[in-house]
Amino acid sequence: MIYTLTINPSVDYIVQVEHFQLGKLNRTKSEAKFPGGKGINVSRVLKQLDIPSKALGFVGGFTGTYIKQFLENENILTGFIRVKEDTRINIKLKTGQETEINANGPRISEEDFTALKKQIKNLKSDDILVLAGSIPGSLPKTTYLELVEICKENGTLFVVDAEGELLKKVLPYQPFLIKPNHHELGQIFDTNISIPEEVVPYGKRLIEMGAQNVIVSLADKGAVFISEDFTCLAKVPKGEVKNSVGAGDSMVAGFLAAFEKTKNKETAFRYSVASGSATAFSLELCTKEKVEELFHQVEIIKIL
Ligand SMILES: Nc1ncnc2c1ncn2[C@@H]1O[C@H](COP(=O)(O)OP(=O)(O)O)[C@@H](O)[C@H]1O
Ligand SMILES: O=P(O)(O)OC[C@H]1O[C@](O)(COP(=O)(O)O)[C@@H](O)[C@@H]1O
Repeated sequence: MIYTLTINPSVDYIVQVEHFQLGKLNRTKSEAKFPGGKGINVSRVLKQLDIPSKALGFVGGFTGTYIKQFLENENILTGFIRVKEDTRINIKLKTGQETEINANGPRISEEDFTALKKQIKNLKSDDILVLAGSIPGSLPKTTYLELVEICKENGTLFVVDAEGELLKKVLPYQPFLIKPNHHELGQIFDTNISIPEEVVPYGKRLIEMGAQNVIVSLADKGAVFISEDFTCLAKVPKGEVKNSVGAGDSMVAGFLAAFEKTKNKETAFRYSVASGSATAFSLELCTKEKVEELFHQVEIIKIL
């Protein structure tokens, strides 16, 4: 079974404003809300791709109840731990360009974290855990490290999609997959990365540091896959971007879904890119139909 862990879920509030003016009263052209947070998006896309998963994490208040009910209505298993404060609301402002404001999130007590560690201890060697997204300020930067140590003891494969220190610290524990975007990769190595070719040497360093498979996404500029076996670049399909929130999470879900079915990394990478673009070209997260329509439009260039 695939378990997704969203330590800091969100309700994503997506507002479209035409002619936005900072410091003035603006009225929305459209608005929508969805359950969000990286692991939750991974579970929702896996469901679209016919792969069951169970969503874990902390939820609180009316926003937490909304997320739990939304997932259960989509027939996604959940094992959330309830916390006292409200789950955060993240604002996604569409004004011709996309501006995001991601909130800090509720306080997680030591007792809550102990309950989570107990859940992770129960995972088996044929399970996969996806640790995705930020952690609230009340938890230390070693939070993911503590959890992957448990995975290592149990022989549970794990995937990490997180920024900076959270990601760096887990590399020695050999994550099965990591998926930074090019900005996050640049932050890790204190450099600027803007084209796929520049990704390759840094991606290889992540493999040396312990990752088994690395996908680096560069939005419309493509994506790069690096593993010990081979490295390749993907050109993404062309289309109209409607809402790219969750595109990165869709890549993680797409890779896991296709790898589970085919055990072929190149196919899984191609499916991953198709899933990311299918979400970017949709108002909501991708559907299987859209992913399979785009799959053949993803061009893969092997470079090693
Ligand atoms: N403008 C776009 N055109 C086509 N595909 C896109 C576009 N923006 C995002 N995608 C797809 O979504 C994936 C993830 O996007 P990216 O913005 O790099 O990730 P993240 O959401 O993690 O920051 C890309 O690899 C690509 O497949
Ligand atoms: O945990 P973080 O890093 O604040 O990110 C949370 C946000 O990321 C998302 O999961 C979207 O992620 P991606 O666009 O990177 O796929 C949103 O649903 C959510 O608001």
